[in-house]
Amino acid sequence: MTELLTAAQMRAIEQAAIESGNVAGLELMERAGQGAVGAILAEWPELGVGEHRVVVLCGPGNNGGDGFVIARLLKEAGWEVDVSLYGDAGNLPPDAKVNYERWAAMGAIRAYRIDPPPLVDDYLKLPDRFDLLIDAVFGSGLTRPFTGLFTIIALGRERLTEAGVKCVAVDVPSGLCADSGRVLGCVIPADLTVTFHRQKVGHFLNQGPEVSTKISVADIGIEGSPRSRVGAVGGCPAAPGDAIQLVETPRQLDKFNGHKYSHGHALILSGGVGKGGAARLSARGALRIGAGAVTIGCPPAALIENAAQLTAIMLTAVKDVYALNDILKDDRINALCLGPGFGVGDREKALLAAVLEHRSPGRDPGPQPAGQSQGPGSRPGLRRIVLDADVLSLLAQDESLFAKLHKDCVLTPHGGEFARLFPDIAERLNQPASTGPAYSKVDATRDAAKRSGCVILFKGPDTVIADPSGRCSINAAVYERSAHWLATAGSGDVLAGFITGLLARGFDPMHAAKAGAWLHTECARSFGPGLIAEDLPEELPKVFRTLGL
Ligand SMILES: NC(=O)C1=CN([C@@H]2O[C@H](COP(=O)(O)OP(=O)(O)OC[C@H]3O[C@@H](n4cnc5c(N)ncnc54)[C@H](O)[C@@H]3O)[C@@H](O)[C@H]2O)[C@@H](O)CC1
Ligand SMILES: Nc1ncnc2c1ncn2[C@@H]1O[C@H](COP(=O)(O)OP(=O)(O)O)[C@@H](O)[C@H]1O
Ligand SMILES: [K+]
Repeated sequence: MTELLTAAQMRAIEQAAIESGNVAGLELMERAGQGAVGAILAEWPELGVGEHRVVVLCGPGNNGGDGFVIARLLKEAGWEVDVSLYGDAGNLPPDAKVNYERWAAMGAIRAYRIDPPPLVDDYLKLPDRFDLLIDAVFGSGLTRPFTGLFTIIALGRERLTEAGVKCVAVDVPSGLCADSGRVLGCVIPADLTVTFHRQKVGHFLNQGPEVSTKISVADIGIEGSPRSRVGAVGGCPAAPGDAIQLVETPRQLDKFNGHKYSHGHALILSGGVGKGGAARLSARGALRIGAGAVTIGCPPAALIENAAQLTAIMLTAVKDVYALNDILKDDRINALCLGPGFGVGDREKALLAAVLEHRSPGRDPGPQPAGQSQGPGSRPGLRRIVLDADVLSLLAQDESLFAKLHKDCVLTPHGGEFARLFPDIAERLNQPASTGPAYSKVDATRDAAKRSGCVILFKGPDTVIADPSGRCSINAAVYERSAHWLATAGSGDVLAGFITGLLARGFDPMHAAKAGAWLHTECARSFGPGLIAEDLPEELPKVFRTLGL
């Protein structure tokens, strides 16, 4: 389980470690500097031999303090070191001040004012040639846009790359909000980002991956402390609910043996003639991921078209709400998917309302293993439903439909659909960030889940999944899991099918959304560039084999 931290959570954990009496803040700063130097030499072993020159840019807070430690350690290792301070030495926080003084005893410091800004003829003085730039200007304490003299580095970053200079961000690239991955003002993109104890949420959201480039996590020795995790330090203001998790290999995919109906039966409702491709993609995804049976329900006129394309997937006519209610008398149908290629007419609206209101008779499920119920028909009450694509437009247009959403629904919007469904939340998210910590995709998804009362999976390379209680995870298709070729027509339809199939298999909505998103990315990575949506379900058996299933 990989826990991601907000700045407030990290501060609380650090504070708890210091209050425990086991470690002082100054020692943590020393370890942070040592961790950064270790990560740099591990990344570029060639920097461990010969003579090199480094420019260290220190800011006015503890991030700057880490910078002074790094400057000292590199100087002791024989490097030529240039140090600049952005801010007033007299106002440095205590630990940073100690390290400022330690450095001042062994080398020079060029200091530049923040307020009022330096005169126009003052400029950032850098040596003609250097090998490494340490960006210790701002870390998790960024509260307002990064502007002023030091943004010259951000603006001239390409020239530094051309000159062969490697740029290392301490904790986060300066200008990047550690909670939201949004840029406040300007940012200094890094070649390597060294962070401490845990990765931060902002490393995975929005522009975070693009400007952090590669993350190395340095252990600063608080791992063993009893309060090193979010759950242990409790209510941090920036993090309601549980900690934010990175979605990882799903568990329990193999723990469900039995006949085909104990793997559930998914019903995918499809659109009219010539519009069935999307639902067929979803159905194929649901079947491959392990639903025991999958049926497409389409308007009668589309039966022939679908029949010509389907074999293992069953087909039934769904003319109207009466026909649908008849089908749903079969209590084995335990998961539904509505939206891909569905249409936005009156028939579709009526079907959506009927599905959202439908109650299956069910039986008492009894005790259940975490993340799974006991299969079809075992759960009384509402059906588990994935709502995607066209259905999201219907929900956006009709408040009474939106009001019928319930906790067994999973909504899978992309950015445009999210903005139609939750215009005020999207507006807040899309406004330029002017204060840190900035409103994030995690905040937006949590707010949307709370308002709708269901699980929201907000798509993108940084897919955020949240439930109404505030539980939240990120399926990150970035860094070593990058799969930008997933942005291909129809891949979202397959994702909706994956989640539906997992619901049919008895996964709870949150678990199904997380596992579906993770497997979707894994299929894309396994297939590689050139992928089209049809390839995704076909890649699942290979991914399952890799998982040892
Ligand atoms: N929390 C922890 O456990 C640890 C933190 N460490 C370091 O401490 C950092 C956090 O330190 P701080 O909380 O002091 O935060 P920062 O060092 O990021 O900076 C905060 C300071 O910058 C000012 N500031 C913020 N935005 C500004 C802007 N746009 N223009 C000008 N000034 C601005 C603030 O008023 C404040 O004085 C981390 O990123 C990390 O590098 C490490 O030493 C290791 C341990
Ligand atoms: N750059 C990217 N890297 C990884 N995954 C991506 C990227 N862009 C989009 N995706 C994923 O691809 C899928 C696209 O879904 P969607 O936008 O609904 O497309 P469609 O409607 O064509 O099916 C989503 O799962 C989304 O998270
Ligand atoms: K930094």
